[in-house]
Parts: sequence; C-alpha cells; structure tokens
Amino acid sequence: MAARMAFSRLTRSLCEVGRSRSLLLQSARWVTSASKTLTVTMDDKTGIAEMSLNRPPVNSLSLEFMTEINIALEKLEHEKFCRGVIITSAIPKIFSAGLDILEMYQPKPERLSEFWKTLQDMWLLLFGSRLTTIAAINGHSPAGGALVAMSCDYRIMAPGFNIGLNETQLGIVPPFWFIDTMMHTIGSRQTELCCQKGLMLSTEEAARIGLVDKVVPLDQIASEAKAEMQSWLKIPVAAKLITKQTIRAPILEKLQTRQEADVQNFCNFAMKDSVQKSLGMYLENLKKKQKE
Ligand SMILES: CCCCC/C=C/C(=O)SCCNC(=O)CCNC(=O)[C@H](O)C(C)(C)COP(=O)(O)OP(=O)(O)OC[C@H]1O[C@@H](n2cnc3c(N)ncnc32)[C@H](O)[C@@H]1OP(=O)(O)O
Repeated sequence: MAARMAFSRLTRSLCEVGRSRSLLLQSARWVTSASKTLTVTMDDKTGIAEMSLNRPPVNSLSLEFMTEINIALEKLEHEKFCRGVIITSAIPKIFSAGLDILEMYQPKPERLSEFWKTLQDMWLLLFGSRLTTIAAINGHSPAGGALVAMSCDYRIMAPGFNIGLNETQLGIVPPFWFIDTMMHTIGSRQTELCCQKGLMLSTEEAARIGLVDKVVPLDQIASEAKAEMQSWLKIPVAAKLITKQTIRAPILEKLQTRQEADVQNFCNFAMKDSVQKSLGMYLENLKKKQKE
C-alpha cells in the first residue's frame, strides 16, 4: 500500500513537471533516455548498475531531479537481473550539494510539500533497497548529499573533499530521519557532535569515525567501487538482504508511519520568517563567495 502510494506520487510528480524520463532496455544495458541529468547503465553480465548524477553546477536535489532518481531506483529495484547499484557523480569535485536551496527559499506551498514527499520517497527507496548499494563519493557531499551517501550500504570516498550534515550552519534543523540515518552509520555520540555543530568533515576525518568506509585516490574510485561490489555480491543474497532488513526496518518504519506529519512539519518550519531569512542569507553568501 505504502509502496503503491509512493509510486503514484512519483508518477504524479513526473506528470506535473511534464518531463518524460523512461528507462529503455537497449541490447544488454539499461540506459536513461531523454535526460542529460541522470545516466543509469547496467552491466548484464555482473548485474551491477551505475547511476551517475549530472545536474550542473552542483547536483543539487530539485523536485525534478529527485523524481528522476526515484524512477530509476524503482526501475532497478524491479529489474530482476540487477543485484547492485553504484551511485556516483559526473560533475568534477561535487558528489551532490544536497537539497536545492532554491526549492526551499520563497517557495510555492504546493510545490514545497511535493518536494519534501519526493525526498522522503528517495530516502525510503534507497535506504530500504533490496539491492546492494555503494556510494562512490568523488566530490563534496554536504547535507542531502551526505544523506544519499549514508543511505547506501558502503561508502568509498576520494581525498580532498568534505562530507557531513551541515544544516545547523544554515540555521536549519536536520530532519529526524537524516539524524537517524547518521546514527545508524556512526552511532549517537558522533552524530550529536556532527549534527549540533553542522560539521563538514574531510574525507580522512569521515573515515576515522566510520562515516566513510574506504578512502581511495580519485582515479581509482570507480574500479574500487566495482571490486567492492563484487565482494558484496558473493554473499548469499537472501541472508544478506534479511540481515539488512532486520537492521533497517525500524528506522524506515519510523518515517513510514509519520510521513504526512513530517511533510507538514517541514513545510511549517521552512515557511517561518526566521528560516526564510537564514536561507536567503546563506544563498547570498554562496553567491558572494563566488565573486571573491
Ligand atoms: C528546512 C529544513 C531542511 C533540512 C534539510 C536540508 C538539507 C540540505 O541539503 S540543505 C543544502 C545544504 N547544502 C549546502 O550547504 C551546500 C552549499 N554549497 C556549497 O557548499 C558549495 O556550493 C559546494 C561545496 C557544493 C560547491 O562549491 P563550488 O564548486 O565552489 O560551487 P559554488 O559554491 O560556486 O556554487 C555554484 C552555484 O551553485 C549554487 N549552489 C550551491 N549549492 C547549492 C544548493 N544546495 N542549492 C542551490 N544552489 C546551490 C551556488 O549558489 C552557485 O550558484 P550561482 O551563483 O547562481 O552560480
């Protein structure tokens, strides 16, 4: 029921944004069509898919982009030959800048709630995926970008970048399920330190506290992610999946049982004058930084 509702929301969002994002089976590989912002390929010999994010300038997660990601994730989830997916970025030095702040700044209320539902769906799909998921983090990964990475089963990151839930630095609060995902990854003490201070950790710092599992040079990220995936795919699939579900089900259920309330909370919070002011100032600083 919940999955059907999520899927119908996805379809509705897609119609609303008026863009067609079908995945086509071309000979042995799945590829995205009609889209420059997401490329999904599947190696039918190994069952390993790669999803490459390509929304310049910084892979920020807009309603349309997340809708596209969700449709691709749904498709891979139901593709019986697919066993694992590697998520990476096609944009140099940026994995994802997180949520598109422009979606939250001076928003239209209807679009704002659709935006949040679509983000919830993305997290539910990724964190709850039957597939083995690996984030090949080849660039900076703040906030929503870190959420995508933390929702995967394994994280490989190149040196020289930053990752973390930096929401408090923007004067906003990380939602409970962002925090839960981080607690699941690094435990509650480290999560509290990271989230209260809105820390953006270097790759090495992130590896030290287990936010990242492996550090490899940028030019080896793709091959290392594939090698790591192969080792995960050797584990008996049912045993691995049931274990994953046992660990993640309570975390998923917490959001599933209060999705509507969470949307309402977010919209009320985002529309507050003080939050709008913080977001406006943050956007201005980003632009100023560019001119300096
Ligand atoms: C209300 C409750 C919500 C709670 C949950 C919130 C979750 C989030 O994800 S909030 C978003 C948090 N993200 C960030 O704080 C990242 C901000 N961006 C950066 O730190 C940097 O842009 C960078 C490290 C990702 C990349 O740096 P650089 O390569 O130097 O690129 P620029 O800073 O010059 O940015 C280029 C261009 O992109 C715009 N931009 C950057 N991030 C975002 C974003 N998240 N959303 C929308 N737009 C973004 C930036 O303003 C520049 O725009 P132009 O000046 O128009 O070129």
